[in-house]
Amino acid sequence: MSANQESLVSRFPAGGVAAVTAPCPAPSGDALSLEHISHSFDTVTAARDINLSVEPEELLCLLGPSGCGKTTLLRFAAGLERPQQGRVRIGSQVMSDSHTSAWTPPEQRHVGLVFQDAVLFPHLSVLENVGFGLPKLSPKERDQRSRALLAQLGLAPFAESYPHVLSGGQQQRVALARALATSPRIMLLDEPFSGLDARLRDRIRDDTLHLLKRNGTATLLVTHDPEEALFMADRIAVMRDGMIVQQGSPTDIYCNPQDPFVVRFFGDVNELRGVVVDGRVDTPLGPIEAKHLPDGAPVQVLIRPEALSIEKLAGPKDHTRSHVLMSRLLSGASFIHLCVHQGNDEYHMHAHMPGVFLPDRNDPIAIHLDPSQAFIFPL
Ligand SMILES: Nc1ncnc2c1ncn2[C@@H]1O[C@H](COP(=O)(O)OP(=O)(O)OP(=O)(O)O)[C@@H](O)[C@H]1O
Repeated sequence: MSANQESLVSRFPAGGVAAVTAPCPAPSGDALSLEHISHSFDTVTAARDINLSVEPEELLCLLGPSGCGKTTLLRFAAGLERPQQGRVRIGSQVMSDSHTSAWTPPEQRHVGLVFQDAVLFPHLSVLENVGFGLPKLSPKERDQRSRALLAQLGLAPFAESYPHVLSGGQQQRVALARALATSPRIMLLDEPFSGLDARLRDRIRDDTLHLLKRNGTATLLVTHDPEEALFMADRIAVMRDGMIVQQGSPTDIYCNPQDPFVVRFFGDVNELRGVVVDGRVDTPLGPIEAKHLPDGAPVQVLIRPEALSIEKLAGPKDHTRSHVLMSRLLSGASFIHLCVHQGNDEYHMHAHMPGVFLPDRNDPIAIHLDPSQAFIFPL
């Protein structure tokens, strides 16, 4: 957590939850929009003319490597930082505008914030932590709302417990319930699952997704984990070096990547080079169509391991043809290292096969390519 986040937490001691300060008008249009946002820290450009919006009830994942500027954008939305250029709106209301110097402080933005580390009041019970941001409700209403949220997250038995007896995952769920209790106009989640071990993380992601969807809460989730983005998002915006490289539905981003960076960011790829001839590129796996590129263009060919389907050929082990180097079982798939031959050249490639498929070293193979998982970009 940064110093500024900590200072917000101390201003909102409920651990980053902005308390309800006034009734809020229903948002119109987008729940959140960042318009032409640019910002530099000394020599680092964290945002370059960013345009991004979150629709009502939408869960948008901002996905990118460490240092690309994700948290900075979330901080602009929360009001923890003021962008040097551009405008931030929540619903129809302008929160900050570099042209007019308009500025709404964080505590009046009516956002829910959850960071990597849940910061709960140690001296308040779980129920009191969740109800902390609801001073305007009667004690009975506050109790009902808090208990209903705790029940949705499977935390009802812990309502009277104190935070120190909860596990990290349970504390994170209390932080989520507390942020949601105020019915924020938008939830801003900054890597909220990254401090949890893998199994717990999967469960809490699942709980969180259902909770946000049941409550119809517009959400901006920052993550560096592509699996998490695919699991959680209605829409993904992929970010690199302060820019949005591509945004679209998870299927669109995964199946129609517009940039080699996007392909590589989603995992292991086999990389080849070639030249377009008659609208095709010749590869060791056969020709691949490249009608969108001019003849003679040098290209890179990126092929996902799951695009390769392996067939074991009959006959003795043979390392002079395409063959298996090694195979390993992963959870839910088999990972096969291949030596692929083309003329006198050899290529080391990876294939994923569903289930248990573990051919032996030097087994001769045929390789079938699914061209929809092969992407060609100009060099
Ligand atoms: N207050 C600051 N002062 C100086 N540089 C900053 C400040 N805040 C962020 N930066 C720099 O701006 C860039 C973007 O940072 P940001 O935290 O937004 O990235 P990120 O994508 O969220 O990374 P991570 O996933 O590691 O948190 C980084 O190079 C970072 O070092």
